[in-house]
Amino acid sequence: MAPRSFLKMHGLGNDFVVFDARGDAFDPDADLVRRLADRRTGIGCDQLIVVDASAVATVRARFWNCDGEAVGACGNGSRAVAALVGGDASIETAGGLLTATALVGGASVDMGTPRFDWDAVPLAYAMDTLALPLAWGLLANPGAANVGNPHIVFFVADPDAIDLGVIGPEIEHDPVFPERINVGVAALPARDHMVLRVWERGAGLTRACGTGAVAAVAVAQRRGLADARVTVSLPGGDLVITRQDDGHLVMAGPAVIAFTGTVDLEDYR
Ligand SMILES: N[C@H](CCC[C@H](N)C(=O)O)C(=O)O
Repeated sequence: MAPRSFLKMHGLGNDFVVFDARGDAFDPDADLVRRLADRRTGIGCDQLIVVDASAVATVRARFWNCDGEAVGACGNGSRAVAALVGGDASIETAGGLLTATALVGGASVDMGTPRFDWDAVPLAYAMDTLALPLAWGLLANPGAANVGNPHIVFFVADPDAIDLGVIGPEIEHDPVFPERINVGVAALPARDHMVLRVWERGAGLTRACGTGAVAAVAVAQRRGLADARVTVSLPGGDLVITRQDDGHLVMAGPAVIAFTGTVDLEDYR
């Protein structure tokens, strides 16, 4: 099998292996995704992305976590796709149709409107998603939202004081989340500034999570805690999330190509 070219990209250190499959179909199974994502025996990434032609948008983007699971949305990955495609683009994803604009060194992506219904997150049973009546140790009463993928967000005094590497997987796999969950812990030093750490479903602690930032701002705004435009500081850097008058949340931030390469997929069967 001929070697296949790929791009190694990242958004604030949330990193991706991107295959441009426009004109050369690529449908990796979970095992191949895991092998390519392995940081010692593969190329290594948090998520793998395949860009395809689309009948309804400029391109289609498919996302897999490094655990091999396909997911509906990846905010930083969507910016990477938008930067790759260039100009103004629409992106068909399993989590919805996105519109994006490439910027110098990154992109802005309209992530649509967040969904707060318990069965849209989804949760295993009806609960008030403004503040779930649940606790895991010192973390309690998170907000929940679906922004193309499922998130809960806890508001704490100091996100770095939370051992997210320990509590994150416990929450991710709690049966109250039938599709598992991405877990954010956030602080709001100001109404237009958030500090956020995310344990990602299927990827663990990442340097940044675009949908996590969108979900955290959406919950904060729903609680009346944040302005329409919020700078979100993640370990890898800052994203700007802006709620438009139509309720759509637009995320802007960097997305870059670290390197390109080729891989002989026969080596990964
Ligand atoms: N872990 C997420 C997908 C990647 C999200 C993140 N990398 C982003 O930038 O939004 C999930 O399982 O829904």
